Amino acid sequence: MTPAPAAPLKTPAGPLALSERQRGVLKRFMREWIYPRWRELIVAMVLTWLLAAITGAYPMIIKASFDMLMKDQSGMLPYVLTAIVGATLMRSLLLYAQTVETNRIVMRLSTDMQRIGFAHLMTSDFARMSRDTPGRLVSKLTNDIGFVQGAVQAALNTAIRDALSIVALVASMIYLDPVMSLIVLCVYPIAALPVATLSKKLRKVAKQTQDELGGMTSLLTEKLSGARLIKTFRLEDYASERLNKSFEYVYKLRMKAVINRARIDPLLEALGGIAIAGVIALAYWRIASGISTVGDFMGFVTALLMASQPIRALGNLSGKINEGLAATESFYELVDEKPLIVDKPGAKPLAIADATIRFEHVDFAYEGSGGVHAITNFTLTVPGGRTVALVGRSGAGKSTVLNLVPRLFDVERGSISIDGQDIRDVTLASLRDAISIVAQDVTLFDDTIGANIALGRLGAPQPDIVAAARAAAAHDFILGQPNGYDTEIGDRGLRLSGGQRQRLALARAILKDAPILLLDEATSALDTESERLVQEALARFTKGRTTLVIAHRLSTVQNADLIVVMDDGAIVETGTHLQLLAADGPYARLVRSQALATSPVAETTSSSLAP
Ligand SMILES: Nc1ncnc2c1ncn2[C@@H]1O[C@H](COP(=O)(O)OP(=O)(O)OP(=O)(O)O)[C@@H](O)[C@H]1O
Repeated sequence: MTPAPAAPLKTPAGPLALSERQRGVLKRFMREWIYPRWRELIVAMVLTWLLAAITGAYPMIIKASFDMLMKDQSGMLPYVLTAIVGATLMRSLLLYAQTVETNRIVMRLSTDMQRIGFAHLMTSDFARMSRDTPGRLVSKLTNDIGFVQGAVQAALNTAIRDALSIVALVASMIYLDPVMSLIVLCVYPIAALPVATLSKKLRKVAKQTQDELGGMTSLLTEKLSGARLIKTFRLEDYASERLNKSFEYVYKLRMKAVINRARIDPLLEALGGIAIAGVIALAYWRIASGISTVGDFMGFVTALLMASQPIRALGNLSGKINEGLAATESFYELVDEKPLIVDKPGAKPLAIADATIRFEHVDFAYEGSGGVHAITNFTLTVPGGRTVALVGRSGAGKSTVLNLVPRLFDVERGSISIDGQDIRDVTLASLRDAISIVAQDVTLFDDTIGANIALGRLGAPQPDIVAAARAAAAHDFILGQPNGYDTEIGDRGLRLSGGQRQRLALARAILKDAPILLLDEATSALDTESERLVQEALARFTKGRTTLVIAHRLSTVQNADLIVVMDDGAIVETGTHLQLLAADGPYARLVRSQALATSPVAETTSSSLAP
């Protein structure tokens, strides 16, 4: 009597009309996420069955009461009333328990999916993490999992509870009047075909909606994190317009889904009306000719009316399932991607002697660059404990060289070794433990100042944190904050100045105390005092550490043991400041063009520190 989706799961022509791929996704989802929860499912199922049984008993009670009324057996009335109240009470209690238990499964499932999805992202390659915008990834872990949650919830509530209620109600209808049941059962399957067509449309819309939701979240994150740019360039209207387009598009897609889903309801409603009219006509004749009793008729109509809500819910289920399947696919795309940069079998920890880094004939091209090399035939030795400065035009490949050392990306050809050990042969953990990075754009998390420094060595005791802050010339400004080391710095450290942020990043690196330092010097000028403090702290810290620095300041290159001039991914010149000036080549031109910033204070300080 229903467009029951349980059977059509197998047939592409049925209301769910699943494609081969979707069936695969569904099977895998059931295997990985639903079946392992069998214990909870059994509890929910038993409650659901009890609920269905009591729902099915309702029409019987109604029939009994009407039959008694007609036969004037008023003595039975208290029993009938007790039965009705009792059944209602039982049904309410079961409904409560069933709702809580099914939702427990659903909430646990979506929380676990988030946990696993996020953990997977954390272990995935840097290249994968940076391929999608943070907003898109956020959307996968929130919106998409929300769709899966909605689908599982609908499936448990509707497919099981409602389908069972329907079965129980149909059983009681057949018991009460098999002929009238036959009429009803003939009417409902007519709905299967239009529901299938609407389902197909819904599936397409579901995928589009999820993609666009990802885009919208991405735009939102991007615009909200670009507050300074938006304010200073007066981009408020531009940002609003851009977002409005996305909001509107999502609205249109959602309305499309709503309209398609809403079409199913009246269809089933109309069919319900036809069925009831048929039943009344037939009942009139059958009661008049004494074949049925009024009780039979009333019980039958009660069953029919009670069945209409679960039938409609089943009709609407396909939309939810489609949305859930599209989102599950997107979740699997995320977790199926295996990281490429992993430990080799049998990888040993890196054994540091003096931390000499050697690049040998390294070639590297970014994914999606069409094979254009960012680094070509790069050969360089950074002697242990020395400082090598990379200089060159923007896009010359300096950051790429830095990215390759901690294996954020793997070289395409050639090799990088530390103290004679190829970095691909040692464990990633030991490699990354041996490296500190101080980047230009300092990443600070929404936590206290102390906790942000402690990211350098999780669990570091307070005295170590303070010592690192002192060494980074950050201690005094930290004490000047309202709660000292416990001051919350706010999301992305917006409440700190550029120089303060850099000193925190330096403190973090100092706390880590790694033998290798990769440093991307800040291009933006700090105020002279900050600049001096940062430079001094750096000079102390880099002493005796193997340092590869992207230099933007003359003072830094002057202090470096070796300067490497890069262009187009290749080394074009190497030497000390004086040697390169004398050679009058690309470096001398760079210096003359003032591409390297000079800072009077920093220069005086650094020259006094020069070897
Ligand atoms: N994630 C990426 N994906 C694709 N190409 C990239 C990526 N990052 C950098 N590139 C390209 O690689 C080349 C080298 O870039 P890199 O960032 O290493 O240069 P750089 O010398 O550090 O420049 P800058 O001083 O401006 O930071 C450039 O042509 C750049 O467009």
